[in-house]
Amino acid sequence: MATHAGGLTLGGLVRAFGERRVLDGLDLTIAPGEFVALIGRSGSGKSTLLRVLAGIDHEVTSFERLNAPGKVSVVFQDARLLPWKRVLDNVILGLTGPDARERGRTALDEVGLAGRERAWPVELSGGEQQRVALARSLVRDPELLLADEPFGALDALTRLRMHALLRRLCERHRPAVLLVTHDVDEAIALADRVAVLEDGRIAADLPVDLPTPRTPGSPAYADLRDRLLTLLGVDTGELALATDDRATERRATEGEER
Ligand SMILES: Nc1ncnc2c1ncn2[C@@H]1O[C@H](COP(=O)(O)OP(=O)(O)OP(=O)(O)O)[C@@H](O)[C@H]1O
Repeated sequence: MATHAGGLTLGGLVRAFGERRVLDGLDLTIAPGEFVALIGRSGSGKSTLLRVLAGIDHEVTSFERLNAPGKVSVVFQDARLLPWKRVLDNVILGLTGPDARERGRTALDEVGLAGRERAWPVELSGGEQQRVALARSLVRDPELLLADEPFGALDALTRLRMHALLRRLCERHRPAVLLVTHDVDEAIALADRVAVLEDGRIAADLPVDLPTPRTPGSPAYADLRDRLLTLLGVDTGELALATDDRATERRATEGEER
């Protein structure tokens, strides 16, 4: 499979809504094939950044440097499939060339949906629809994959399966990836680096130097998780107490049930 030359270099990006600079001189670099997770408090501008990079938001106030690859794919929280087109036709939407259908079939096979080419989107579960959205992105062989909370609407088990799938696909296709997520564990599970957006800039950028699969529980994992949560303004001491409270509550309930 192709390893792409195109990474992302972004310097001094400003995006204001009226007087308010949501992105305020933001710098971000993603090397070819690198997977960066972007976290930040609600309203910090994560989706705004993604929309700018995806070319959906054209009203960039200014930037100093922008070097983005030509082939960019985007995945959102909702799969955004066309309900009147079958699964395969959704995957190859807009693709031309005699091998488009074959490429679409291969992509569906890669996301575990071989045999569902002729299904209608409505016949698929939420997780399956998101697999179709991934296939639609990857069939375009993107140099940059932008993902905005792509697993946010899925149940915990499906989300874990999708993590494994996305890692596999990224290892094979090697696009540069920018994944927006609220979930610190998702960021650690998937990314090479985690960037924290605050006050319109990347306030911290931490490498994830953990062996894979990254299972919570190791001291290094816990340390990174704590650092990221602290950067997000979460009091990890309070969080531990809340977890203890829940465990105590659970033990009490289990005790009652016995
Ligand atoms: N079209 C718009 N007009 C005015 N303000 C906007 C517009 N789009 C976004 N904003 C503002 O920009 C800020 C950043 O929004 P954005 O959706 O990028 O945040 P976010 O970090 O993705 O938030 P969340 O984690 O809650 O999804 C918010 O205060 C939002 O109100």
